[in-house]
Amino acid sequence: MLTTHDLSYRYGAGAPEFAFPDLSVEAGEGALLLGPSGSGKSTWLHLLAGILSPLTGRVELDGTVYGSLRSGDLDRFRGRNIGLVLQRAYFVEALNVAENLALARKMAGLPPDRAFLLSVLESLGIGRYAQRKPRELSVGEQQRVTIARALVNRPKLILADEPTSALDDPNAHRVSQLLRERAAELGAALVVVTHDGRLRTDFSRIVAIEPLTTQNI
Ligand SMILES: Nc1ncnc2c1ncn2[C@@H]1O[C@H](COP(=O)(O)OP(=O)(O)OP(=O)(O)O)[C@@H](O)[C@H]1O
Repeated sequence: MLTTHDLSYRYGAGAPEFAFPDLSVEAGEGALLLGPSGSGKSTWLHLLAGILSPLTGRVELDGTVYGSLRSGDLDRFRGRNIGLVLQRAYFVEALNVAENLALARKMAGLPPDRAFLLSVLESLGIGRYAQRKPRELSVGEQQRVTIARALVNRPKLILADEPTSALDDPNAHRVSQLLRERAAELGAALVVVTHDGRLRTDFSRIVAIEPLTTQNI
C-alpha cells in the first residue's frame, strides 16, 4: 500500500540533511515511527503526505508515485486518499462537528455521506457531540474529532503526528487503539509519528528515527 525508497530532505542549502529508512506499510497495518524531538519526525510525515517534496527518493501509495503528479493533482490525491491527524486540532469554529466533517468530504470533491459521517463519530464515542461546536469540547474530545475528520473520506493512508502528546496515559492508549481499530476496519495503512514512548506497547511495527548526528550537520 505505502512504500518509500531512499527518502531524504533538506530545508535549504547548508541545512542538515535528514535521511529516512525505507518504509512499507500494508493496508490495515500500523507502524509507529518513534524518535526524539527535532529528529525529523514531522518532516518525515510531511513527505509521506506529499506536503513536502523529497531531496532524493520516492513515496508511493497504492500504485501512485507522488513525484509523478503535478501539484494540483497531488493536492486532490491527498484530499481523497490521505487522512491527516496533526499535532493541533484545526476546525472551522463557526461550524459544528458534523459540519466540519462534511466540509472535509466536500473539499475532497466527495459526495455527502451523513450516515457514514455519523457512524464514524459513533465509532469514536463522540456521536453525541455531532451538533456541538468543536471549541465546546475537551482537548481529548477534539482529538477524536480530528481523527473522525481524518477517516471520513475513507482514506487509504492515515498519518498521525503526535496524536497523544497532550493526553494522559489511559487516553493516550485509547486514542492509539481507536486509530488502529478504525484503520484496520477501513483497510487503511496507518503511520503514527511520535516521541511518546508510551505507545511502544500498542504497535508491533516500530521504526526508530535517530537524532541528527554531526555527520548530517
Ligand atoms: N520549515 C522549516 N524550515 C527550516 N528548518 C526546519 C523547518 N521545519 C523544521 N526544521 C528543522 O528540522 C528539524 C526537525 O524538525 P521536525 O519538526 O521534523 O522534527 P520532529 O522530530 O517532528 O520534532 P518535534 O517532536 O519537536 O515536533 C528541526 O529541528 C528544525 O531545525
